[in-house]
Amino acid sequence: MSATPNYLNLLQSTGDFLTISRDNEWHLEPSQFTLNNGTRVNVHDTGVIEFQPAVTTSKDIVLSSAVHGNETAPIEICDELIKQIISQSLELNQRVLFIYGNPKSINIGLRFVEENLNRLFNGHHTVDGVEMNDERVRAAKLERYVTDFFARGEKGSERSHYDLHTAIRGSKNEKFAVYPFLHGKPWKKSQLQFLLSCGVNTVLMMKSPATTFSYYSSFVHGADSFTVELGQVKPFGQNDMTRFEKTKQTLTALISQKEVEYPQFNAKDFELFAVHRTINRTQEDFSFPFSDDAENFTGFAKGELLATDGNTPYFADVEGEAIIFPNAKVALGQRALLTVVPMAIDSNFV
Ligand SMILES: O=C(O)CCC(=O)N[C@@H](CCC(=O)O)C(=O)O
Ligand SMILES: [Zn+2]
Repeated sequence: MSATPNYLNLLQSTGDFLTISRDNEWHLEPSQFTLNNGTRVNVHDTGVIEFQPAVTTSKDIVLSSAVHGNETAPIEICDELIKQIISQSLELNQRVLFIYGNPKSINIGLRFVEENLNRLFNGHHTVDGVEMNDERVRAAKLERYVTDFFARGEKGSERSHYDLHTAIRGSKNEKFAVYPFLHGKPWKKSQLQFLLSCGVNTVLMMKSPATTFSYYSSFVHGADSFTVELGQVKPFGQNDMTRFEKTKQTLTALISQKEVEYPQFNAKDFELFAVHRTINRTQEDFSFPFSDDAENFTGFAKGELLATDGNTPYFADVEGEAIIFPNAKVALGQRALLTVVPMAIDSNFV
């Protein structure tokens, strides 16, 4: 039998899994223990901790943050939840897997170390002829932890994954979610109601597969998955946590209640957008005609310049085409800009 890992006393007494993960950037010895209230705690790796309450559960919930290390507000939310669960001030009624995606990138205060983790899921971590690095190894492991977590759930459990981020730029719609491409399956109003309760009334509907964590759990595990953008990137200590209160309360209810009642769906409560197109950076000289403080959801008139990739200019081809996640510094071949157009709630909702 292996010796008790030396972090276990600290974890049990403080619940500070964030510090333990940051102190063990790429690997942490697994361990298990049971809280007095019967909840089983399973540390799978650095940044990966599972809670299994003693009661029968109906939901398997993955809450990830720090897929980008400088997006601190979601990390602080998860840190608070984990501490409350371990101190037993919050009692669970559902299974939860918390993931801090990239502890080393938290420590260096950057989006990633070598490579953007959120471009490596759905198998893209392992590609013939491409050398592995720490982030590729991590993406492969995270897929395995999520797979095992869902596989061990009660038969028929509802699966969900909320991958919590903050955006580099300010946004006209401060909080928004990305609904991964569902390959023709209907979007769920109940999920929109959950998001609204989190303070997120704006949702972007993707129209193609992606290499993101949320697309992976949606596509491979049939989970209700979203990338959720909760505000703008800020360093630790500079987040106004009152802006995340609704999100924290809604997540608390989700994991601690047997069933959560949301208000009745009303299309007027939402702003929905369809992704119009993705513009990739293929050339070194890639630029935008707008400044670094142009906000997400800024609309452009038809014919206006949106981006220039080498010798290729991209012009808005519909009135009001709006920019999301513009980033001229992404690696070659990666998404430098998404554009969206408003979308009505149509019959593809259940
Ligand atoms: O603000 C930005 O430019 C990026 C914020 C962020 O990390 N967004 C995610 C979205 C993932 C998705 O499309 O579902 C990302 O770019 O990875
Ligand atoms: Zn992010």
